[in-house]
Amino acid sequence: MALPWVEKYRPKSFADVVDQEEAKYVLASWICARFRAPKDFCTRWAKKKDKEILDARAVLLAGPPGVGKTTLIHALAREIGYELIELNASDVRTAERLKEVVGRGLREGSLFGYGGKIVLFDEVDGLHVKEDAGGLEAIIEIIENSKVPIVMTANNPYDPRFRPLRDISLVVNLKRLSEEEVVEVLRRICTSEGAKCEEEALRSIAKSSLGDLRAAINDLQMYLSGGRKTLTVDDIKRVGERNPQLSMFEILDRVYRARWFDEARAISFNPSFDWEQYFIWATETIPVVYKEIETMSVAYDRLSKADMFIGRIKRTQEWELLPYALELALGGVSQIKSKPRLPPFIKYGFPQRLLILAKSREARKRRDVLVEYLAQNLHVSRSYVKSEIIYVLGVLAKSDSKIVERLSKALGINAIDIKTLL
Ligand SMILES: Nc1ncnc2c1ncn2[C@@H]1O[C@H](COP(=O)(O)OP(=O)(O)OP(=O)(O)O)[C@@H](O)[C@H]1O
Repeated sequence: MALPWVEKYRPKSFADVVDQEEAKYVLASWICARFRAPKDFCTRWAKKKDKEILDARAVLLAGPPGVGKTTLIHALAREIGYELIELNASDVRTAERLKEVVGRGLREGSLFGYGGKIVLFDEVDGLHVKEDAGGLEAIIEIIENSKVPIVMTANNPYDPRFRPLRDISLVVNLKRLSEEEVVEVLRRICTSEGAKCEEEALRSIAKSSLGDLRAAINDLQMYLSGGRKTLTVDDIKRVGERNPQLSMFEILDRVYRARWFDEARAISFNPSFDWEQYFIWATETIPVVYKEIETMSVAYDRLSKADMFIGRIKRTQEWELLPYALELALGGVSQIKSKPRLPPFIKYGFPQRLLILAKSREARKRRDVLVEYLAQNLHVSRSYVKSEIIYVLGVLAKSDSKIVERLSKALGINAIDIKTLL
């Protein structure tokens, strides 16, 4: 399998990490003030003198997904020649295990002549404070006693549960990448892959990535998969049209993985977002993603409330209510208190409802013709035909086959089909 481009083009040095200059200055100033680091690096990057930065015991990089938090730490370790001890909070479920792993990492000598060690707790907000017995306290204890740099990353460290961690660390916010920067990185990748990519096409990918460079690079790789060497705006449109289920998979994935309410809600601004389709897909994918009955029930409750808004909108045409419905259906389904940690890959199936509807499309068309014919000739509404007449005709047709024949002649639909419709 080809190397994912997010790995292939992961920045190796501090300078290669784009659009995060402020964070780089803060991080470098902290490292250079408190630990041993190469002079060249410090001269170039350690530009901050604030006491708060120089005195910090640990650094917590906060920001949305795919903006370079983890990459920045990897680049830092490489720049200063330190060995990186990387721990994912969810891998380390208990205080004992956490201390053991960090302790072992710090005790063992480095084989490759590193200048020191740096500990990275990736995604600390993935810690379930209740379940991960003592995990948070253990991290704080490690920070308090550590002689090596400790850095953490989090999408959302502003949950009150993480207050103690924020208090003891310097929180450095990384921003969403600008559209310009995303386009620039995509352009460079196109050149290096020998592909001709239209500026407009890259801009369109950048726009829908919402500042998440990882998502943008993944999209570009998908568009250029199979060795394709050109990318035009039309290609992007065509892929969207030909594979609506593909973009719906992406939409669902973004909704379920969104860390913040706003992030989930923003998906409705995406040009490919079709809320009617989304409702169908969400209905069938909630139990695929949320296995626990409680979480599942909260998600369904919110989706059903959104559906009540939709029902009202359809009845009264009060379209100004749509944003409320979408907030419930996107933010509400995505942000659930007991939300579990999601696996890296979720297999969202194609909704059965759509498959059944597609299979029965012809039969439904014939049924509509029949209903329309009866409604017009009997001077009644279509819903009356559906709820009453069809049933009565069905019973009559069983005892008198002429009824079916006459309907068949009048409608030009063969008699067997009429029988199955009644
Ligand atoms: N600022 C950046 N400069 C250059 N490349 C970046 C930047 N941000 C992200 N990338 C690209 O996106 C990929 C993912 O970035 P990274 O893992 O650092 O994101 P993250 O912010 O840690 O996200 P998450 O919170 O989901 O872990 C990188 O491998 C890199 O290719």
